[in-house]
This record gives sequence, C-alpha cells and structure tokens, in this order.
Amino acid sequence: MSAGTPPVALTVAGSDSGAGAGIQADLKAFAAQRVYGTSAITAITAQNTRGVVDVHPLPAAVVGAQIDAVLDDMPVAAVKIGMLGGADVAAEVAARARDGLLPNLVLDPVLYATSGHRLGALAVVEPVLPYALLVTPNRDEASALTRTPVDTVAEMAAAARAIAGSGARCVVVTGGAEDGDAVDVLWTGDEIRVLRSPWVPTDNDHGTGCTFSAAVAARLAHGDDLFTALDRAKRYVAAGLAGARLWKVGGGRGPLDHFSF
Ligand SMILES: Nc1ncnc2c1ncn2[C@@H]1O[C@H](COP(=O)(O)OP(=O)(O)OP(=O)(O)O)[C@@H](O)[C@H]1O
Ligand SMILES: Cc1ncc(CO)c(N)n1
Repeated sequence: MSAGTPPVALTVAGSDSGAGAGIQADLKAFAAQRVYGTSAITAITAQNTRGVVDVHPLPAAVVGAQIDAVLDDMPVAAVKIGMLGGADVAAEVAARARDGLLPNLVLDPVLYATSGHRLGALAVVEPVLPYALLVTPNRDEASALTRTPVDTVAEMAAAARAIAGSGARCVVVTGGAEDGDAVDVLWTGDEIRVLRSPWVPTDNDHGTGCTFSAAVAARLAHGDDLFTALDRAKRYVAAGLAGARLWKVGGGRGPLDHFSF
C-alpha cells in the first residue's frame, strides 16, 4: 500500500552513539509516527547504555547551516530541540525562532543524561524558552529552571506554571510517579492538567525524554492539537517501554523499542 507524502519534522539535537537518546531516538520516533524526520546535529556524544564518555560540540555556524539547508528545501511543520551544546548554538537557534522559521517548537531543556553526565546549562537553554510552544523538562530540569525542589505532583504543577512565566506558552513537567502511574503535569497557559499512564517497571528507560518530546513534535506535524499530541506521545512511549522490558542491549539502562505499538 503506498501512502501520501508525510509531514516533515526537524530535530536540532546531539548525536548519541548508542542510539537510545538524542538525534537517533528522535529520528526513530519520527519514523514510527510516519513523519519524515530531518536533523541538525549540535554535538557528537560518545555514549552507550552505561553513560556518556565524551562530548564534542559542533561549531554554531555548522548547526545553523544544517537548519537552513533543511528549511530552505522542505516544508518543516514542527521542530524539536534537544541538547543544544553551547550558548552560541542556542543563539543561532533563537535567531531563527525569532524570525518565525521554527513552527510548533518543542523544547526539551536537556541538562543531564540519565546517567547524570552534564549535557547542557541553564544559560544555554533559557534564551530559547520564550520561543517554545511547549517545554518538556523532567523533574530535575524543572528543579534547575525554577531553582526549587520538584518532586511531588503539586511541586511539578507549580514548576510548570513558573517556567511558563519565562515566556514559553505551555510546559509539561515529566517523570512523576504516583499510585502506580507515570505522571506528567501540563500547564496549558490557562490551567493545570495531569497526564497519567500505568508505570512500566523496567530498567530500559534510556532516551524516554528525547523520544517523548520528538513524538509530541511528530504529532504536531500531523496537525494534532497540543493535548492530543501529548496524549498520543505518552501512550507511544509507554508502549515502547513495555515492548523493550526484556531487552538486553548493553549493560546499563537500555533503550526503549521505538517500533512497539
Ligand atoms: N517507567 C515508566 N513507565 C511509564 N512511563 C514512563 C516511565 N518512565 C518514563 N515515562 C514517561 O516517559 C516520558 C518521558 O519522561 P522522563 O521524565 O522519564 O524523561 P527524561 O528523564 O527526560 O528521560 P531521558 O533523560 O532518559 O531522556 C514521560 O511521559 C514519562 O511519564
Ligand atoms: C545526545 C543526548 N541528548 C539527550 C540526552 C538525554 O537523555 C542524552 N542522553 N544524549
């Protein structure tokens, strides 16, 4: 069966050699959602399921050239931003966002890998916040952005609202756990909504945040409204976690199955 031309999405993020997170996760999530995925690589990380070994940021002009090459030729309908690298890269991205070139912008404010390795800085992420339709911090990133502890669902809600104060339209704080559910808390710009799905017990959760934000961007590229996009992305990540529960890819926290749905 042949299908029509898919919508196009762009990820601006770092490469993960182990392919569980970063650009590789984003492109798999885009493909799984039947979106044509394009990429601008901001940094090369030497990384596997056990952690990050090395990080090599790319020059800002090289990142800008990749973004422009894609935008000049393809009808990009949504953009996901992950690891940015340096402040100069953030400035390149912010300039294009300011010019209205990055539609449906989903910003995953990456600060640390699951292993704890530092991959970003507040000074790099904060200048891009005002241009995001949606920001997707996990609890640690929300805590860093608000300079307050973020553990409980109530604290996630307060943080989502506070981060929206920096100019982003909507904020979803991810990674909560309550009553056997995986809980994310969304500030829509008007109200708080709590998103729940059954918690999947697994050690294979490397790249969940990257995959989630990429899947939201993919759904927005298809034309979903934000709440539908979030709901579908959450169910997609849960299916990927469940599908890879018994996988043994590497000795650390393994990837999820991007094609289990
Ligand atoms: N074990 C789990 N079971 C069900 N859903 C989960 C589980 N772990 C994470 N999620 C969901 O995955 C999505 C991504 O959230 P999470 O906070 O884990 O990302 P993250 O910490 O940024 O991940 P990473 O740093 O590995 O990329 C959220 O919707 C969250 O609820
Ligand atoms: C390249 C890259 N981006 C983001 C993350 C966060 O999971 C990671 N581990 N690696």
